[in-house]
Amino acid sequence: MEHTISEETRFVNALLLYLSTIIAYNKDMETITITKNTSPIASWITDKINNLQEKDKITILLPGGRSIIPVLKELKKTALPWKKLHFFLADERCVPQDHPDSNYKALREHFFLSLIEEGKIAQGNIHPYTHIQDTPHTALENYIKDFCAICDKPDISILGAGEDGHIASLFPHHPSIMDDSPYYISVTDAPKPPPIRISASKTLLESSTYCLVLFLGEAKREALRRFLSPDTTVRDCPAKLCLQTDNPAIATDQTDILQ
Ligand SMILES: O=C(O)[C@H](O)[C@@H](O)[C@H](O)[C@H](O)COP(=O)(O)O
Repeated sequence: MEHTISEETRFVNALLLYLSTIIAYNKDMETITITKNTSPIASWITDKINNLQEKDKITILLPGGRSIIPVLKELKKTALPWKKLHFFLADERCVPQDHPDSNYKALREHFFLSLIEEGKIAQGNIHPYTHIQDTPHTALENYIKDFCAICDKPDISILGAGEDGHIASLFPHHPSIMDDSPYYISVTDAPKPPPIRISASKTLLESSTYCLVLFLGEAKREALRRFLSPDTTVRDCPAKLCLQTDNPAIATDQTDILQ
């Protein structure tokens, strides 16, 4: 009898997982295809910000990594309601803000610094994570407080997919992608160095009004294949959590895979 119940349970679980994958996969997803430069991505971000004009504050999560940099270089030339925008990090490596590994350092050099210098945005609209070596838990709590003082969910999350399909610091089949904390989480054994990081949680990213994942460059082909496959789950390919949001989108230059 016990055997029959567990068989049934397994069957129902498998069916639910399959249905949720199909539902998520069939949700309308915008696809931005890149042929020459990343300006279509900057235009997508501009459109979404314009859709949210009614709001007093618009919260944008930015990723670390190289793919986002040319996009932000385009975006900073655009006329936007800059003073309403609040930027948080989708994830950060637990290093000082001027360390070469810091995601904030790269974003500051290529994006924030010139916006501040031109008077478009105040430093208070930029929300870097401050790592505290001796009390990392307090540092994480401070960042969650900082986020909650501005909003309860991201308006726009922009994420860069890694070669393995990770986004932010949520990695395939890793405790980080199973953690359903509401805001940010700490990651102490990330498979991608450096191992100690903080990350927006799966739950927080899934609550985004708009969510865009970048798959740029040949190195992201396998990740894009995994993302598009109806047979993979969010645990296999964390980038797929984008499909659980109200308005999912991807951008890629690997257009042949889409056919
Ligand atoms: O801190 C990190 O490592 C990142 O936030 C990570 O999630 C990154 O965004 C992707 O790995 C894409 O990186 P690239 O754009 O450099 O490929």
